[in-house]
Amino acid sequence: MEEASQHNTSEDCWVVIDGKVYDVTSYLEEHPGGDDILLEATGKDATEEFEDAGHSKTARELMEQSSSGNLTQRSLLFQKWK
Ligand code: HEM
Repeated sequence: MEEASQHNTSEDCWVVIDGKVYDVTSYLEEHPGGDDILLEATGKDATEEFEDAGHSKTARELMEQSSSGNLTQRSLLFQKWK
């Protein structure tokens, strides 16, 4: 969490959801909920905010697809570490 909290800028942004770290840097501009909310969600466990936003199955699938490593999906590039 401490390491993830260092990545809190629009050039380098990680969020932690449900114990997993997502590099959302290249997704900031694409995120329908806006880049600000993702930047504010760095440095803490963002699971509650993620759930409160009522994300769709599609949003969750995008996240899960990222778990196999680096991949581009609708301009979405994530890295995830368990
Ligand atoms: C990191 C993975 C994330 C992905 C892939 C993602 C993806 C999406 C997608 C696809 C939508 C459009 C609606 C939907 O399909 O559910 C959305 C909306 C939204 N997201 Fe995220 N999101 C992520 C993280 C977050 C986080 C951490 C927050 C809050 C801190 C957040 C807040 C919101 C909000 C508030 C909306 C609603 C926007 C609106 O309806 O005006 N998201 N997100």
